[in-house]
Amino acid sequence: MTMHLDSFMAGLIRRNPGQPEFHQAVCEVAETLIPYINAHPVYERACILERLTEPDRIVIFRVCWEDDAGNVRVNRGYRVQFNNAIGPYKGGLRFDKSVSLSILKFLGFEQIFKNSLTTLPMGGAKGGSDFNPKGKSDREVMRFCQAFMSELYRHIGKDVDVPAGDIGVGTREISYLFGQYKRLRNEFTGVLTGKGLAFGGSPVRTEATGYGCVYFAREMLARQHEGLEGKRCVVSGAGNVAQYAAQKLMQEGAKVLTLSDRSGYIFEPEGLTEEELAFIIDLKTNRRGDLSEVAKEFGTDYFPGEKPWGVPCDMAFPCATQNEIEEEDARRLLANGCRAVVEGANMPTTREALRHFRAARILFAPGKAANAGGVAISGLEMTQNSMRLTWPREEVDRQLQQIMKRIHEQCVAHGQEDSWVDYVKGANIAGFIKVAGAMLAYGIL
Ligand SMILES: NC(=O)C1=CN([C@@H]2O[C@H](COP(=O)(O)OP(=O)(O)OC[C@H]3O[C@@H](n4cnc5c(N)ncnc54)[C@H](O)[C@@H]3O)[C@@H](O)[C@H]2O)C=CC1
Ligand SMILES: O=C(O)CCC(=O)C(=O)O
Repeated sequence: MTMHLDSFMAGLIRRNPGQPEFHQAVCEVAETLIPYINAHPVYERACILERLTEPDRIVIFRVCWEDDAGNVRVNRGYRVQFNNAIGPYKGGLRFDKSVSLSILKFLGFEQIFKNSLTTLPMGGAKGGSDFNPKGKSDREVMRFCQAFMSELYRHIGKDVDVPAGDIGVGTREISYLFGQYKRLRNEFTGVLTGKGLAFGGSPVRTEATGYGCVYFAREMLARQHEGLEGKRCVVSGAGNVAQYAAQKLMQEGAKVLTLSDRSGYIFEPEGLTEEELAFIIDLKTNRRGDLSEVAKEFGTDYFPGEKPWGVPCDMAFPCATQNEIEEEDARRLLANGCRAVVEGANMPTTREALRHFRAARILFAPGKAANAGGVAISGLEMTQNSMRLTWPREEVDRQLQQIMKRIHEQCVAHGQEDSWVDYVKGANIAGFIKVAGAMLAYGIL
């Protein structure tokens, strides 16, 4: 029997009402996978795509904690364990007021393909809470993290499910979470990644997602006999991914024209300086302020309430959040000469915007390939924890570059279309083959 996108999506939407982000992520994958599945009926006979779009399980729980004023606060916690066909569940935790089941299911679903692309043995998962760390004291964040882990610890383990950070969850939060797990289980194991270097963290994990994006961009450009030197880059976000994408771009001789946050964007026509970037990293990681402070400190142009996509550039690196590049933004980027979009964030491009980029046949790197460097180094953190040793920074960075090169090769192998590479199709098919092969081998589960 032949699979059809419309009827497949109609069934998925019927079974998962009110989950637009999840529908969007599945549709993007199904669009490119269904022709492949129709050419390989073994997958269709075993209902692999239907099974892949149904999470193994979802845990939803109450998180009750006390704020500094002594008020009782209640949030909702989640862990979506999507698929463990090729390894323990693996994926970040997001703490943000916008967190919903739809968002975590889209992220968990994408994580299956991303983790497969890394070539490391990791299944796909995601979790988090509608807790918003912004404006909370360290002690409040600590109490929230301890309460969150007091339930989550039952469902995770070093060989079961290994969470990490994502939006709103950095080294501070991972440390509180790890401390509480260690206390509850009375064991010191690699149950979380992104840990501090003093207690089992890996060198380069902090930088890995941003650096990996730039390594991927370098591979794409190299196929066209080009380099990053002198490229004008518009970067969105100012958090973990954006900071280290910007740092590596600058090291490679590119100009980082912008960074952004929820308050607006900063614009530096000749490219951010190292001094500005160091200020931003400290501002965002330690002082947790917004980008208007960069304007005050350095006189940098600052556009409150706006996104950076109207700034003329050669390359765009969306590194903030989902659906931040909308149709009109895509039109402006293309009209202004942008020739490559490299997704540091997960699904930052809406379906309409993506259609424009693909029609224009520019270089377009989907997040599940371009931002896989973070989870790849998480995978290597798990390896180091199992071996009870820590590799030197140079060794981890060398492996990161190699992994990004291999991901790029897989995308080209499955996405080459005459003279253009469809990286979306390439990433989806390459990620699928390994997971689907394992699922077939296990029989009907
Ligand atoms: N941290 C990691 O290792 C990985 C993160 N990602 C993805 O990268 C993106 C950024 O994550 P991180 O840098 O880790 O988070 P973060 O919390 O360190 O930074 C997020 C940044 O995005 C901005 N932002 C968030 N929501 C926004 C909105 N609605 N409008 C405008 N700006 C917004 C914030 O102001 C902040 O600058 C997310 O999509 C995440 O899923 C993907 C792979 C790995
Ligand atoms: O490092 C990890 O386990 C997960 C990183 C992540 O959340 C992602 O790749 O989106």
